[in-house]
Amino acid sequence: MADPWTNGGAGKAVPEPAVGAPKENGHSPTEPIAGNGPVSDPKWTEPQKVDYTAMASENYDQGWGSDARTYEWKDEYGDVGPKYPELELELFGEPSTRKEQAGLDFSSIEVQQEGPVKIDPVRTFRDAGLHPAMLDNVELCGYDNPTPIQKYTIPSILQGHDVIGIAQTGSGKTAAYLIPILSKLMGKAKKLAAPRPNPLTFQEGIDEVTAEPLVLIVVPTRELAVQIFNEARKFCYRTMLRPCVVYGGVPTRQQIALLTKGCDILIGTPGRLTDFIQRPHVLTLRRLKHMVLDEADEMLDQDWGEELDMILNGGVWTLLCHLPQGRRDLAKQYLAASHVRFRVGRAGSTTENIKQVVLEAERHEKRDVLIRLLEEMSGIRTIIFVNSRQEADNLDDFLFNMQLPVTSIHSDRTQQEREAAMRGFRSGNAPILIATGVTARGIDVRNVMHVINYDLPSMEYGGIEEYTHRIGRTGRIGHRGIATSFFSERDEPLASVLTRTLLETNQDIPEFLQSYVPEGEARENLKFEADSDFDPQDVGGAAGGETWAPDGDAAGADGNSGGGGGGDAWGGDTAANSGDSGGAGDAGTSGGDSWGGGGGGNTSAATGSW
Ligand SMILES: Nc1ncnc2c1ncn2[C@@H]1O[C@H](COP(=O)(O)OP(=O)(O)OP(=O)(O)O)[C@@H](O)[C@H]1O
Repeated sequence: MADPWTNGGAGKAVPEPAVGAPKENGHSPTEPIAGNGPVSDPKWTEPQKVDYTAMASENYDQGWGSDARTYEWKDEYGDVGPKYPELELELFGEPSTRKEQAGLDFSSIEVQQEGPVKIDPVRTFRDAGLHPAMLDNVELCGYDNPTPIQKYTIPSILQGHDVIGIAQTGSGKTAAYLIPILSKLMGKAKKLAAPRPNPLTFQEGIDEVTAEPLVLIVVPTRELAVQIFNEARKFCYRTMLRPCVVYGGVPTRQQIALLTKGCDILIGTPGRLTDFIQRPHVLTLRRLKHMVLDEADEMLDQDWGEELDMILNGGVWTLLCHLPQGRRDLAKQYLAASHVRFRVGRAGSTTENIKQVVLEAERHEKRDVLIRLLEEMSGIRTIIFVNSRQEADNLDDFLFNMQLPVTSIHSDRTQQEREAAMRGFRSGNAPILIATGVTARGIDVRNVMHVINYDLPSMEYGGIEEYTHRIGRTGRIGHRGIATSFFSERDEPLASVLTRTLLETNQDIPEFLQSYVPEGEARENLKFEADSDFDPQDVGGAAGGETWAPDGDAAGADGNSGGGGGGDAWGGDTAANSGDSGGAGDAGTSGGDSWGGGGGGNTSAATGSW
């Protein structure tokens, strides 16, 4: 297939066979991932064998994501510390690669604003009133302009509002909360932050302190925790703010050792966090100023409800978004009445940047179709989603035996294996990643050009929302991507909503889905049964609040805002389906509210599927 972007191939059979082992593969593993190669010239790198036996040995030490270096602040620095070129390179990459994101055009993206307070969006990072160190770091990241959601969240959070944000996948939500929260704290860190030891003279057992973070960010998976930690490391560069991350699967003592050096920004998975919270000498939340729950719907689906309630009892919040129905009481209970809500696109909607192709393939045909696809779109970073751990293992073996550079991730793997898989995928050594849906939630890897739903998510376990999250691993931040889904007989229940989702973003509808295309008025005003969107009536203080339409016709533009009823909302325990609870070993004990509670101050809260 010469050009997958213009291939009007929804539902069409993949062009002729070429099934079988890929052809000559003589490319070096370090060769950069190139664009789409013709079938006759596959560009996959050589597969690299992973030594699981060595990895399982006690002496194996590859380091953890949580061990990554952060800026070492010294008391004698003024407001902003000196540059460390070596660390700068590690954090931000080669200068020539930083501007990759620049110049993206978001002008067509509408933001709806709701709530009692009207927020004027900022136009540029420069006019946002950010701390100079933050401005420098944003520039080092290569960000020229704020994304639409950032234009609203930055002033809102700087002004002290709680925020609920709902935005499409890959729209820069992490930076939308990190930039304003961290910038706000930068000027006050010396006053607010707990005393901490000098990193250069630190002595274990002598200089240790209790971690007293100012910001707590709770996320459902270990991979997402590490990813957000890495973003926080960038934004905290040259400042006193010290980020840390804790998650299951890494020996507890190793993470305690990190916390005892002091921590201002703590990112973690619920189980490990509640575990530490119940050890007040290790972690206390008494200084907490901001809390963010990222991908809250996923956490609630994974049955972290009890842990989350415990965490929320800490009493401070920043952002809240994308709560599933049935848990909107959380918003009512914890958000300030004056919170603001932003919405970029319909909750659960996808972007036109992603070309969505649906192919009919029954179970016994899937492997052949997959091989053809991988040959036709060779050499590009690809994520393949499956619905079970067993399928992930089987497919990994199969593709590896076909000499494809594949790796895989799911919750039965040890944490070392999970981190090795992500490293391989990010570095390009293994540009094909097989994942169960939950483990890949929220992961952001550059240049993922192709997402394949080898299995479509079933209605009970995620349905169309899970589909949206999955395909959102490509087409991020204004880039383009392609998503190919294998549709089999058992996916019938998804057919109607899938068809409407395709129509919403002007995709081709394959022949076998034509009967699900709504007619007449229903075709013009597509309706979606349910999403995990907010119902304004459910949110204390905001109900009846004025709806602002900052971008002209934006507010209320789609008839779907507010929570719909019933339908295909998340069906509960996603983990049971994929077997992927985001972390065996994550579980902490619950009960016993040892949260420091009400740090008071600038309360703000966050949750949801940012
Ligand atoms: N203003 C900006 N300009 C350019 N790139 C940006 C900007 N803000 C964030 N990014 C980049 O966009 C990418 C996607 O951001 P992020 O992972 O926060 O998206 P997201 O909205 O949380 O997506 P998802 O919901 O799928 O997890 C990241 O690589 C980030 O570095």
